[in-house]
Amino acid sequence: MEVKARAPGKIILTGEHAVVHGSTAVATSIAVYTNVSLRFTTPSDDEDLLKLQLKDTALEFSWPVSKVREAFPAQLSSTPTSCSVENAKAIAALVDHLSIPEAKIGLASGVSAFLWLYSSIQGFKPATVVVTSELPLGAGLGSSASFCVALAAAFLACTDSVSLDVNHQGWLSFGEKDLELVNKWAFEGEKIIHGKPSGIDNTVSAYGNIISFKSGNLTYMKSNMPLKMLITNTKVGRNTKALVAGVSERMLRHPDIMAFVFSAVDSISKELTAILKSPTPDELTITEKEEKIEELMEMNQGLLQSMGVSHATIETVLRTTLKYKLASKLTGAGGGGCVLTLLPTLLSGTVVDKVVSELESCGFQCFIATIGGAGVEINFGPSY
Ligand SMILES: Nc1ncnc2c1ncn2[C@@H]1O[C@H](COP(=O)(O)OP(=O)(O)OP(=O)(O)O)[C@@H](O)[C@H]1O
Ligand SMILES: C[C@@](O)(CCO)CC(=O)[O-]
Ligand SMILES: [Mg+2]
Repeated sequence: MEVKARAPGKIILTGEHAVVHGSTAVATSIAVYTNVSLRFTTPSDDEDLLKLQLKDTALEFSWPVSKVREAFPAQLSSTPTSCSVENAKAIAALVDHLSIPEAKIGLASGVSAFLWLYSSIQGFKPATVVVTSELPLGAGLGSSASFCVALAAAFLACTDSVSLDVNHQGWLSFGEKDLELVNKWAFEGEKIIHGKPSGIDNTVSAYGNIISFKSGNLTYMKSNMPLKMLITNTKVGRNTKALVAGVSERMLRHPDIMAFVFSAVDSISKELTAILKSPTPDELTITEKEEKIEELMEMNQGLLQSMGVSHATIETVLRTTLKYKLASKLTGAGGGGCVLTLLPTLLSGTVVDKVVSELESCGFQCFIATIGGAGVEINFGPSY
């Protein structure tokens, strides 16, 4: 049996980092996916191996299923379970012996999340799991969350814990309850990669569309206005876990100040939610709404700077787009990674071309992603 899953990446419009500390954040999925294929193999096929192929990094790992079973006795769990310290040690023993090149060492946490999700959901069946992603890894577009959501979805799709029509041709969505289960498992994977995730990234990847998120609770939002965002990848690598930890340390040093910062971000996200939800046309035209959103993005960026998560390259993007009177903010964990620039409806194509070519001349990579759309989906083939 073979099953495929795909889960979208995301952009955070407002509220990253502050959301980890209880503020509201607004995020939307983007139609750029992580794809996972799962194929069970017969023991004689392939010496009883669990294989993981990470195509984006051209790396392949395998473990005899007997070794995985030794590491996690009595592992199968029908409810999402956190990886305990003891289990983390067992995973480290399985990951440490892999020869992951130093430059790609960040992958170790992704491999650990894979081992946790596979052994917890599927147990110890020999299988080959192939992962390919259209998202840049570690750039703020939720690659880790879409990786965990797609893995959890593919693994759960082959269990009795969810009900899916295996004869369906083409991409298939989960029902409400099953989606909740996929999201909860994905969150357990994100915890292994991010340390202390808020859950917004896996939730928007699982559910799709635009969401407002606060303290683990999701509110679906029906946006009444089109949003066009230019995404600029500074190509500076960074690690979400370290950036989130850095903000928490700053909060411990300056609790009163940071409480105000997080509260200001909460108000920004609430205002953005109100603008997106308000009917168009009402007393505000699209252009007036866009101007308000630009101002909120600028204020959010200022607060992200005060959290210590901007970067010289992000500042270069801000300065460059400001020359064209365009507002930008970092998206995701910052420290490099991607920057969003709102492209107002009436902006001419010539200006977009100019700003893109100036940004690309700095060595950055620009693209306009389709915003919103479906969350995680499953495909039972045979022709995908
Ligand atoms: N396609 C993939 N193949 C292997 N590992 C992946 C893949 N996608 C994500 N990962 C794992 O996720 C890590 C990157 O996660 P990280 O949270 O730092 O960045 P991000 O999710 O892209 O950005 P953000 O969290 O700011 O949205 C990688 O180092 C790797 O461990
Ligand atoms: C930085 C952060 O707020 C968003 C990363 O995309 C972390 C999180 O919410 O888990
Ligand atoms: Mg991440």
